Amino acid sequence: MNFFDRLHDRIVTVDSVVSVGLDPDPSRIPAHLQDHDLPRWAFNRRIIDATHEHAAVFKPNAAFYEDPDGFRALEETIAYAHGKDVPVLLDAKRADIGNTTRQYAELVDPDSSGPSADAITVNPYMGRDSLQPFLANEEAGVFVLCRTSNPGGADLQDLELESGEALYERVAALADLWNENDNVGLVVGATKPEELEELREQVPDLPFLVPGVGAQGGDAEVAVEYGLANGVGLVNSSRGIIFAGEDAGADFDTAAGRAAKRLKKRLNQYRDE
Ligand SMILES: O=C(O)c1cc(=O)[nH]c(=O)n1[C@@H]1O[C@H](COP(=O)(O)O)[C@@H](O)[C@H]1O
Repeated sequence: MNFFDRLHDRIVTVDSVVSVGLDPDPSRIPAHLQDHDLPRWAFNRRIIDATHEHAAVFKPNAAFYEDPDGFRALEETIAYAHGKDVPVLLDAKRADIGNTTRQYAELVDPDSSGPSADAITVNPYMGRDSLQPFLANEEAGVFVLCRTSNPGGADLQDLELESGEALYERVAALADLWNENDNVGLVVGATKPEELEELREQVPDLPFLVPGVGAQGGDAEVAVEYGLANGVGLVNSSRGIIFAGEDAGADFDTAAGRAAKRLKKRLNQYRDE
């Protein structure tokens, strides 16, 4: 089953478009978990237990797992999320020349020997061939970075092309063309409300992953209003959920569960409008 059909079903089941970002910064993991064999996994497990009823997806960011223990923590995390029936969107922002990107594409190949996510974020900078193995995988979702939430996103993404369109608009147009298998979405930051509105009009059928609410102060209302295509899309918060209980010691997960529920309710107000 296609990723966006699975995501649609998950959104309906939990009545939520919340993406819970699993970015377990080792320096912020509670002290009582630090002597665990794999502290990041112990942390994620508690977060998953506390938030899964509110999660449309879990979104681990690869940056927090790229070392031997991290890789094991990621494998455990993905398997555990799947055990709770929650799809996993691996935020890896990958792409490279064909020979290399074929290896990256194993990250969303269920037959690979390593961890396998349901969807992935990719970087369009190297063009179509760098994304081909992801695009050809009919089952996995491919979220193309389009207009990112960070201030420096303007450096390249806002550049005006000879045609008069901005580079990020060209990326959106290309992503729409690349969507032959109905598996492509865009990443558009919640800190970019005007671009969100304009992109929704430009590519009405592409679901967006909208990061940047919570710690980055993005706009939750526009994230929902323009992030969803036919009801399908994701609004991500990472630190705002997983570290909500940073001062609560052993009870950190209760606060995380509450934060996920609060975000779900807030987003649902706008979904219902
Ligand atoms: O691709 C992403 O998810 C992403 C794109 C973007 O434009 N901005 C952005 O913040 N992200 C990711 O979304 C998460 C945001 O984390 P918080 O700011 O803690 O909610 C991080 O994992 C970022 O890497």
